[in-house]
Amino acid sequence: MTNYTTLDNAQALEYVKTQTQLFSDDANLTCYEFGDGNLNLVFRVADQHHNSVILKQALPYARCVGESWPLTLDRARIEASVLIKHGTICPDTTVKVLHQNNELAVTILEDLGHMQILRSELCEGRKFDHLASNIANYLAHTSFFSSDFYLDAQEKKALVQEFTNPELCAITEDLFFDDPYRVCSRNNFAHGLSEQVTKLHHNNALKLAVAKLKSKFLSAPQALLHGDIHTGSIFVDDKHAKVIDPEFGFFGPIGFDLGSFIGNLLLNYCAQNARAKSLPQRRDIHAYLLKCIQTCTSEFEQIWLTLAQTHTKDLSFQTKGYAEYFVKQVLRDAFGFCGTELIRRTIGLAHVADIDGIEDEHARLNVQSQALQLGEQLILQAPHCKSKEDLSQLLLSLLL
Ligand SMILES: Nc1ncnc2c1ncn2[C@@H]1O[C@H](COP(=O)(O)OP(=O)(O)O)[C@@H](O)[C@H]1O
Ligand SMILES: CSC[C@H]1O[C@H](OP(=O)(O)O)[C@H](O)[C@@H]1O
Repeated sequence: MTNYTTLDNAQALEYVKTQTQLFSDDANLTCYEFGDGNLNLVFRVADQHHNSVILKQALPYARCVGESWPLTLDRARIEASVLIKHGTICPDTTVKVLHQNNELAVTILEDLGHMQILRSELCEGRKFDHLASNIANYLAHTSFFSSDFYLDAQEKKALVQEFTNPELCAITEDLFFDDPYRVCSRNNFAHGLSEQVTKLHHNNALKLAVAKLKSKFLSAPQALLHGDIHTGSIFVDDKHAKVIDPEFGFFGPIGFDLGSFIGNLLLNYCAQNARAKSLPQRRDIHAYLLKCIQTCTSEFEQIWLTLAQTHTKDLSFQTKGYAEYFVKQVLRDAFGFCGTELIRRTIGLAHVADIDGIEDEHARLNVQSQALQLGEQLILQAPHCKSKEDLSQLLLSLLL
């Protein structure tokens, strides 16, 4: 931690002014901090002409908990490096890195302030036709081109080392796979859910399925993941989607990212039971979210198989049928991981605004209860699905 110091507004401004050439010398800069995430500081630095950049700085602890939860500054290096790697593969879907300083855990990013955070938009019932395709394309390309299908084995192993992210992975291991399934002080749920949560703690079949997912998360370095792709890590406008915040990035199971994304669409789906202003509006947004999940899943599969057919370098993986076998397992994993996201966002430490923002307590409890049941059934049943059609049928049957 040699030269590290936490920046305030004035220091962030000074840093941009003196350490970068992002603005002209006569620029009249202003700066304010406006981060609302769980972990880091986020500053906006702007000049008198409304040109602006984002300076993100990691704190030596988790912002949402405080200094009692120390956290590695190396996450800033990981985040910037994942953005750069994914940005070379999918420049249109990844926020641009303008400057990186690992010692200060500072990254300067293009300002996406002209776009909106997807979670808030979905909460308002807004829909984006391009979303599912954009994200499917991003997830398929970034995972294929960082996988053993494409990379030489030596090159891949060097990357696995570069992107080793043990502290942030430990958070996911705890929050996704351990805490929700036992009594734990980090868990956070209303008294009204206690009976359901106690049943969940005693459901051995569920815990067994979760153990299998955890094992996959721990020991399947299939591709360089975003690691935390939820609807709060995606900016959208009418035409584009841009991904931010991959500080949990590491080489892990490909289905984890797809599952996290789908899981957040489903959290919104459950929340709409209380949020939508009328029955037709609820039906409309439900239909949209389901379509998004189906499109994202099928386009992900289709793009992956096309890339595998045209770009697989590994001789053994070129064998007829292997790519199909591999992707089927990725989709099964995705729906299982999706179930763990639903459960951990409902009773674990970190919730989502889609559900926590529901004012009526009774309505909120019903939504939470639905999210828990949906998560449980996806975890239990996804491993038995043989195709994406089976997974889609499973989801439909659970949402009826
Ligand atoms: N490139 C960006 N452009 C505009 N706003 C951003 C950008 N990156 C982050 N933000 C804002 O800062 C908030 C927190 O950023 P995020 O990367 O999610 O932080 P954390 O790592 O703490 O979760 C986002 O919800 C968004 O409002
Ligand atoms: C103590 S970290 C909790 C939670 O926060 C992260 O989300 P974000 O940084 O995007 O707000 C991640 O999902 C972690 O699981």
